Amino acid sequence: MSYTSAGQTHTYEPLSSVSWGGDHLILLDQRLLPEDIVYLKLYTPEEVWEGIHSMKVRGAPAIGIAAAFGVVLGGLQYAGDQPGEWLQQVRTTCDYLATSRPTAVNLFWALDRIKLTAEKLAETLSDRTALNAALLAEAEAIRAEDEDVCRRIGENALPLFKDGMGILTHCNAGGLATAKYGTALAPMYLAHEQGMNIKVFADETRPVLQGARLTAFELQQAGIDVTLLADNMAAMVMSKGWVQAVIVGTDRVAANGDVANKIGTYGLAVLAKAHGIPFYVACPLSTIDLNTKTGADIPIEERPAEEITEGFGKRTAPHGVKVYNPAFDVTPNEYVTAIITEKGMVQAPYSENLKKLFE
Ligand SMILES: CSC[C@@H](O)[C@@H](O)C(=O)COP(=O)(O)O
Repeated sequence: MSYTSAGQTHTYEPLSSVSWGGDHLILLDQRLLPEDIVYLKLYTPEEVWEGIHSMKVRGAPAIGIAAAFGVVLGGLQYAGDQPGEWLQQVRTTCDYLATSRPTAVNLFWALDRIKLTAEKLAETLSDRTALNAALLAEAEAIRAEDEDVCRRIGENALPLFKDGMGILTHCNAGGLATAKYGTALAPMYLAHEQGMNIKVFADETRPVLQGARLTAFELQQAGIDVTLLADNMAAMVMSKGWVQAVIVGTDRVAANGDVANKIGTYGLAVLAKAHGIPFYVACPLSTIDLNTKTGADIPIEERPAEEITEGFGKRTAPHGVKVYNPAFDVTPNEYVTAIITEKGMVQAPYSENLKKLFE
């Protein structure tokens, strides 16, 4: 990617969070950023499950892509010559990887898609090398399509941005959370490419600090003006008039437009409304789940207490204290100004308008 600053063009290669290494999955260990850039080589579905569960790879689209490659690794483990048995191995791997995290629907979307492909392949191909190669091609397609989709989300959101605008974001919905560009961060990259001046405020995002570790890191790497905030500073920054839009990603949009995203998002949406600031959600169609009626039906992951009590590498709370650590919250649809997808922007009434995206 490239941008021009003070008359000079800078090009840089953004870090890729998920890629295929020939016979293994390559994962950028996002838990170690920004201090250490470490790529892991994963050879088994178990390693991929652990990578997703422990959030070495995180962000809804990236989780789906990693899982798709994890299924390929499951297929590669089959040593026989019966397509039916190969298919059974693939199905078992899909069911297993579906237990790695509960909230991001992209995980289940990608697993359903790769399972369906495997079922069709097993009807026509008999050689396991050919089956595995075709399944890998599908996982590669999921990765490549996500890059394209993210770019289109960016193009569709870009008209909302104006020169000199302050934009607040939460968690990381950037290139690290997807194949490239991100969802909420995609229009920021495009704006920057076009020479538009934007000022981004990145919430640090307690307790795992995706905003500090990842969003501040990838925007800074791209030369975008980014200011890091602790989560409890958003109201103050909004009251000063520094924020003209909030834009976030999401892990699942229910059929009525309720939006699950990183814990803290709901509070931001309420604050945005109180300050008359539009609150946008950017996501691919694969994040919209018409089978989930409302936000109340979205399974919300709860994570270990240690993320809160030992999150800074040492104990910051008394031993034995009760802890509640939901990883996501649900923003009711009435706080959502618009949802921006690769097919364009959708506004209320969401129950009708989200459905139209799939027609
Ligand atoms: C384009 S990523 C959108 C969401 O997945 C992102 O905002 C988010 O909440 C990620 O949560 P995480 O727990 O880091 O996987």
